[in-house]
Amino acid sequence: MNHGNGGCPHGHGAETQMSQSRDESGSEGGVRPPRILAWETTGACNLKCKHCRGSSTEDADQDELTTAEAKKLLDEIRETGTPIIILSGGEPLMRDDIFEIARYGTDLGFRMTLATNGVLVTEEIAKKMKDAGIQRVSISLDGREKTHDAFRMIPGCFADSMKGIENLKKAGVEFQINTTISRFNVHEMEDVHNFTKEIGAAAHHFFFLVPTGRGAELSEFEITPEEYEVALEWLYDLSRKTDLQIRPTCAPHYFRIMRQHAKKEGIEITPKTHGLDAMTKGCLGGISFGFISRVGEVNPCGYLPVSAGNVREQSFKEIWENAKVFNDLRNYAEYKGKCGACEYKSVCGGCRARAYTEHGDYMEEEPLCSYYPEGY
Ligand code: HEM
Ligand SMILES: C[C@H]1O[C@@H](n2cnc3c(N)ncnc32)[C@H](O)[C@@H]1O
Ligand code: MET
Ligand code: SF4
Repeated sequence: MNHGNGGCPHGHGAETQMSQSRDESGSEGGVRPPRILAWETTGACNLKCKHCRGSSTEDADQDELTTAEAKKLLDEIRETGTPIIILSGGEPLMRDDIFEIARYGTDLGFRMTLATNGVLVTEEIAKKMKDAGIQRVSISLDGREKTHDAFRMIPGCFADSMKGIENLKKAGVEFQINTTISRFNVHEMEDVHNFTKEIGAAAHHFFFLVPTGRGAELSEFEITPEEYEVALEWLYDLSRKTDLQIRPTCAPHYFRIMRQHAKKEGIEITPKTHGLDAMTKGCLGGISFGFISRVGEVNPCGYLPVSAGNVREQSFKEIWENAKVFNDLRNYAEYKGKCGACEYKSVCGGCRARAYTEHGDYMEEEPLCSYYPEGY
């Protein structure tokens, strides 16, 4: 069970950081410091995943942030606080300055993490991660071997990622598994979770397919609102019985489902009963999460291509505090449609990226929710 300790079962910094009076559930309006920032360090990647939100390809963009710009970005982020920094991509290990940047962030006091597909994690790379102070690495596994390889389009990549995990373990680097759920693999979730436990991951984060980048061409793989509900119920049950810290990403309605269950069972949601889930809410984009693209554009998340500004033109702090899109997203009172009328809007909020893809307006209702608000 991962509940009852008011924080991470492993006692690590990321989660402890979260429990420091940063209750995001039910809060509204106003600027808060960012808590997690993902930076797309490059668009280059060694895989060709069908769903890739970055449409990553072999080659990097010419215009990606340089080492000096990356360090300046971290300095500016430091002016806002000490969020967890996720070095993402593309494939961050394709950048040859990635450990220099990670070390710079570590020295500034950030909890530096790195998101990789795992294929390039040799013994030497794992050791470099450790030396750069990287505190957790996420490895993506999207199903059993056959499913994973077919989804990621490179035969043998599952086996290579497994070698990568072995190397992380040898070097003593903590890791979590990230799994993207779609119709392609939804039937394998239980297996993937059991497997994640067996290999000793610190957490299992479930991403739900968002139709952005190459993912936009995968509409036939998107699960329906009804299937979504079933998957989230399953995830809720899992969260009540597994030892592993789990987290749904891009599935904000999970937090509605959690509250519906609690109401039915007559229990109150507190950190004691529901751990971290009691402290957070569905969509955190622009509220406590932000995304910086490979060319320095700041977005609410990696799936919502609305620019809040570019760090080449304005400081990160200025953008975080003043951008229209961020201040809009912080104002739940202005959410539209079903989401606007929903009694759960401050704990769910709907996926603003799916709303944008569907309606061209990020304040509109989330299309993949089957719930009808009371009196709607
Ligand atoms: C423990 C606290 C954590 C929480 C609450 C959390 C939550 C989130 C949230 C809200 C998002 C954004 C999804 C969106 O764009 O709407 C996200 C994305 C992501 N998280 Fe986490 N996360 C945590 C830790 C981590 C760690 C430790 C890693 C990696 C080692 C990680 C890897 C990622 C990645 C790779 C993304 C996607 C960024 C991208 O678009 O590439 N997360 N997470
Ligand atoms: C960082 C995590 O984001 C996942 N990821 C990449 N593209 C998408 C998308 N369109 N929708 C949801 N998740 C995605 C990766 O598979 C990785 O696990
Ligand atoms: N390439 C890495 C992964 O697959 C991180 C970014 S995915 C858009 O996990
Ligand atoms: S999802 Fe990650 S591993 Fe797959 S192509 Fe995109 S950047 Fe590469």
